[in-house]
Amino acid sequence: YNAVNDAGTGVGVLGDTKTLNTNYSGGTYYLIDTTKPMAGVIETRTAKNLSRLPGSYSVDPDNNFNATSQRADVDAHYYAGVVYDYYKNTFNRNSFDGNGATLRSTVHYGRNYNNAFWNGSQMVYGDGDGTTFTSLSGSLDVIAHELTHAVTERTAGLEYQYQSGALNESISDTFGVFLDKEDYLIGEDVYTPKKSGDALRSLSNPGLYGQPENMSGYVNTTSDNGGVHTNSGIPNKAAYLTISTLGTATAEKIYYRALTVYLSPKSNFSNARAALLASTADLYGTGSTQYNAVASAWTQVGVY
Ligand SMILES: Cc1cc(C(=O)NCC(F)(F)F)no1
Ligand SMILES: [Ca+2]
Ligand SMILES: [Ca+2]
Ligand SMILES: [Zn+2]
Repeated sequence: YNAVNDAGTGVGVLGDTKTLNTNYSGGTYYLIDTTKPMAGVIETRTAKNLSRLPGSYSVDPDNNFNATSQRADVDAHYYAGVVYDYYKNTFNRNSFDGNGATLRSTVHYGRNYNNAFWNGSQMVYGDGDGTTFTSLSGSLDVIAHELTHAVTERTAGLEYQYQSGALNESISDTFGVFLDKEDYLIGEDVYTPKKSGDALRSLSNPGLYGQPENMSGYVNTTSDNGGVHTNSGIPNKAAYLTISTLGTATAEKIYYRALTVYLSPKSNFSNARAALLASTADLYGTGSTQYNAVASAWTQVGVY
């Protein structure tokens, strides 16, 4: 890429205008952002509604990415930059690997695809079918959720099944709330575009969307990798109680230290309680109000 970054503009999924870091080359502007320190490149591509990854670069002739077909591309690119900045500025983590790995996103994946995922190498977003979801890159908490799967993979490595998998899911939702500070909801900006006031999940009231909020409600199942998107309601409720009591600035330090120092691939919910308490003790001392708040949160969800 050329060293010079070009300030482009774009219209996002919700019709909002934003500035973009783009790269000009050979008469075309690319959604390639080279402004991040230590060469953390952010690049956004389109699968053109097929399922081949990574697809081709999202491009525009005049650096104004304002076509309806470009809205998902615009938000994937912009929000990836927001999440990159969050991890760098808050924890001095340079990309998901801590070493400036390229953040690659592909939008327009498949047809009417109602999901988003991290495939081990990159983020992938569907357009939704227009009823269950609109383009999933239109929601900062969804992008933070997906990118946090990459961070978890490179740190705690929580196995994606049963309790460690539900914990993996909960860490992603929790960082979704750390990024999207407006609410304790996940996906509200892209879920059921024809219906207002709902979301994919709620951390404050997991039961709203069929999730347990206490260990007494743990669902034993083999589907969905042992119910990882269901049982995440239990650690999600503990996260809500912790964040609402201590605030985001304190809670995010506790969670990031637990993720990077204490959690490991087979950690279960009880191990998570211990990891978060150890992290809190390191940061604020055992017996601190912060320590007691974390202990209380996990007791309230029935995890000891
Ligand atoms: C059931 C179920 C829920 C999810 C989910 O959370 N996807 C990530 C999101 F960001 F698209 F929401 N996947 O399967
Ligand atoms: Ca949200
Ligand atoms: Ca909705
Ligand atoms: Zn997930």
